[in-house]
Amino acid sequence: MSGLFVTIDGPAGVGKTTTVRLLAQCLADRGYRVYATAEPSGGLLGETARHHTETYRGHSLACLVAADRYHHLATEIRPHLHAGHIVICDRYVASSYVLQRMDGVPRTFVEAINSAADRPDLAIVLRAPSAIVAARVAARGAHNRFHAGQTTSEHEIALYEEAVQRLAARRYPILAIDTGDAPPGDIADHLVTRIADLKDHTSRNVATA
Ligand SMILES: Nc1ncnc2c1ncn2[C@@H]1O[C@H](COP(=O)(O)OP(=O)(O)OP(=O)(O)O)[C@@H](O)[C@H]1O
Ligand SMILES: Cc1cn([C@H]2C[C@H](O)[C@@H](COP(=O)(O)O)O2)c(=O)[nH]c1=O
Repeated sequence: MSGLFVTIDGPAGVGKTTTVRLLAQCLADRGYRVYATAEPSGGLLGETARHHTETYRGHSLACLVAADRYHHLATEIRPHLHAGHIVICDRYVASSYVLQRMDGVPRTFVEAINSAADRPDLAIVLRAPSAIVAARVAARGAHNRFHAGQTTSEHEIALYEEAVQRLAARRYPILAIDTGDAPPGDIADHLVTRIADLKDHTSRNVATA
């Protein structure tokens, strides 16, 4: 595939959606073809997973999210990669390693149902202290039952640290970034150079293969 698959995960309120939007704009301004997307996807399974977390919990939500991921890969992500786009996905497998564990699903089950998902070219994990992310979620308002205050953020952050180790062992190219209270523009600037370099390097290798 001639494109580049970049994923962005991290605790609620860390700035994933904001970063994806800015990154997509900066890369497009530099002339790259970019496809920004998110999980759960905008399809039927994804919309159900996103808006019905009160109904679907534990193993059923884990399977729903994984089914949406495989459909999203087949119908949106891979076709855009084949067409040469930089695909930037807001949440991917790392989110399942964390959210499904918070929902009481055993790690082995979560890892098994996600084991056939494509490995990204770059898996970014944004980090920030729990007080900062919890305050942002409180200011913005909770969207779902996973957004529930500083204790939840602390648990989520600890699970992300574990997810980084587990995914690195599965040869995910992880880039974990401490964002602290840096402005969103600074975070995007830092990432844009890294992604552009990776894309140019990949394109050169494809051209000479
Ligand atoms: N670096 C930042 N500095 C200050 N505020 C930020 C920063 N990044 C995001 N915000 C603000 O924090 C809130 C959450 O941001 P955003 O929706 O991008 O986070 P998220 O990680 O996608 O959250 P969620 O997982 O809950 O959807 C928004 O109100 C956003 O404007
Ligand atoms: C990718 C992914 C998502 N979910 C669920 C949890 C929430 O209901 C939404 C994400 O909403 P947010 O606004 O991005 O916080 O999807 C999940 O349980 N597992 C996943 O891997």
